[in-house]
Amino acid sequence: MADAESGVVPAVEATADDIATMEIRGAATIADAAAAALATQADRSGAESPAAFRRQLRAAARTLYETRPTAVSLPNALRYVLRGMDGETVADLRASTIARAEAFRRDLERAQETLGEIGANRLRDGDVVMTHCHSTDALACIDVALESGKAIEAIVKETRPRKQGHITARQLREWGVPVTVIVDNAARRYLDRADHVLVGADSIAADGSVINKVGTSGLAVNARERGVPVMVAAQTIKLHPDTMTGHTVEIELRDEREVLSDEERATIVGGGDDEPVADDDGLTVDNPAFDVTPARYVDAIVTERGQFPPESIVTLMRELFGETTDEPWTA
Ligand SMILES: O=P(O)(O)OC[C@H]1O[C@H](OP(=O)(O)O)[C@H](O)[C@@H]1O
Repeated sequence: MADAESGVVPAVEATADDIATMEIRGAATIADAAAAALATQADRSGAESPAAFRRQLRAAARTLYETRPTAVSLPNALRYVLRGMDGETVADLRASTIARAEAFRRDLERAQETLGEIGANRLRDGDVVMTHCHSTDALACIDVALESGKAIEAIVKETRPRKQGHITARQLREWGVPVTVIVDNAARRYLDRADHVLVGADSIAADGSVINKVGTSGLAVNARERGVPVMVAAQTIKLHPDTMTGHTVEIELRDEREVLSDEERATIVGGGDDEPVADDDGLTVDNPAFDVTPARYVDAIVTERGQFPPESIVTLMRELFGETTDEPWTA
């Protein structure tokens, strides 16, 4: 049963929950899931008038939008699908919204394949690639390089606190890639063995800076110092149009328990089993999920539209998004 007031169907609420809890994660995967959820909302909507249908779709988009703030692929996906909602009857609105969501998902998949082909050209036979976190865009480049017969090795950073490096390592091993997993703090030492740093992005700002999993900026600075090129694989859905008008990208702060469990906290601030920990125990845990790597530490941004020096990405951004963006889910 849809929520009585908003008309948002349970499947959309479930997708929103999965994104918020990171059951569904990774900027491209989030965008894909959000578009699929809007199609489901359109399909299952019980709206009896075009106005009610539009209202429900906006409410569904809002529910999805409010899950995670940093990956711009999410609002970009919602905006794209809602802009395609067209028609004078509920039936027409339903059909156009579903068709638009399906087109979005097809384009997303195709963009990743094309990006992979472009990124693979940067990788040579025998190269060693250092990765951070888990990015399907970054892995697409390795996938195509392997398919074209190049041997690739990987040094995979574990990526605290959620250890998404394990997902990367699992995928690479499935493809037969020799993998060395390291703790994040060992990255600088292992850069001596790396030919590339290859990461994804959650958002790319108009000045070419890259917003990606926390730890990317330190890695990029170290890579520059060691002379290892940094390649960012990011479909154009990761370009953040609001940054063209001076907005900054919100960095998500996640639950401190991802860093420090209640038990671990208790061992730090004292208080045995019989001594409850005081509410204000003087210990703060910060858990930012992302950081910002300035353009000067990035060698190339690889998109499905080609490879760009970070400083010139704004030209592509303007071409794709124009100068202004709206938030159709707030209307
Ligand atoms: O779109 P793809 O390339 O798959 O992933 C892009 C980025 O999304 C992830 O964020 P999180 O794990 O959702 O916090 C990582 O930061 C990764 O680099």
